Amino acid sequence: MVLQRIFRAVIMGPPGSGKGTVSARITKTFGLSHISSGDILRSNISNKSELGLLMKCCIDQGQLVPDDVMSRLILRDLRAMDHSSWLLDGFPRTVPQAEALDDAHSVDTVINLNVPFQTIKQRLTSRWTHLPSGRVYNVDFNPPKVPGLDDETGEPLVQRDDDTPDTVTLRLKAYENQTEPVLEYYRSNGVLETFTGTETNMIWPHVEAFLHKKLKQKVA
Ligand SMILES: Nc1nc2c(ncn2[C@@H]2O[C@H](COP(=O)(O)OP(=O)(O)O)[C@@H](O)[C@H]2O)c(=O)[nH]1
Ligand SMILES: Nc1ncnc2c1ncn2[C@@H]1O[C@H](COP(=O)(O)OP(=O)(O)O)[C@@H](O)[C@H]1O
Repeated sequence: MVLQRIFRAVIMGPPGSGKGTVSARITKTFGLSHISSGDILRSNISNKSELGLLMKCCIDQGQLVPDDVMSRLILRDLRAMDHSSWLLDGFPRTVPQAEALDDAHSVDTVINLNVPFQTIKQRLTSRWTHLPSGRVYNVDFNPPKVPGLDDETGEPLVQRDDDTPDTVTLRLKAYENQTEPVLEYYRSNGVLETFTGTETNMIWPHVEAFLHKKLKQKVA
């Protein structure tokens, strides 16, 4: 689908709710540029940038990185995409981040994946990631064609250092305490759309139909 107007969306949901998986489907179907805060941080870590090395311990301890660092990183990338439609995945994760985003850009819609914590824990410990692209696989849900290798590049997949059961518990706590208030922020702004379920393949058709409708309204 070719977009006729600039469209800006955010995708939210607890760790493991399928944000990356659904984002890949949205970008493929609607042609938005995907910006993932986690992928940006992990690329800083792989490149051994000073910032990446400083942030790695926060991430490995299941904590959020400081708001000012994260907002600066993302807003800098967004400035370079002034005339593009985008989908932000993993940012904002706190109310101050949402306010910083609002000061710079207006958000058309916020897609909230509401997946029970019980479902999530199992998924994350069997997630395999291709770090350079952010493509994700799962032993049960979408295994790679060749075990341990990325389908497109044949490069090795890794398990993220923060996808251990103890760190997942800490990340879910950070989500409850710091990120859930962002849902309320967007609900009161009238842009929040929640999709509830335990399977991405059940949730996706609803997200797709919603975006088709939303984009038609935007063009009309
Ligand atoms: N079993 C199962 N795994 C899923 C489903 N949707 C996504 N996954 C996997 O769950 C893990 C977390 O998904 P991801 O999109 O990375 O979630 P994010 O952390 O919110 O970005 C990955 O390994 C996905 O392949 C699903 O419906 N069922
Ligand atoms: N907007 C953000 N604010 C603060 N920390 C962030 C943000 N986005 C990502 N992080 C850090 O990177 C980690 C991994 O993020 P991400 O890849 O989005 O994980 P997931 O998709 O599993 O929720 C988070 O647990 C957090 O430490």
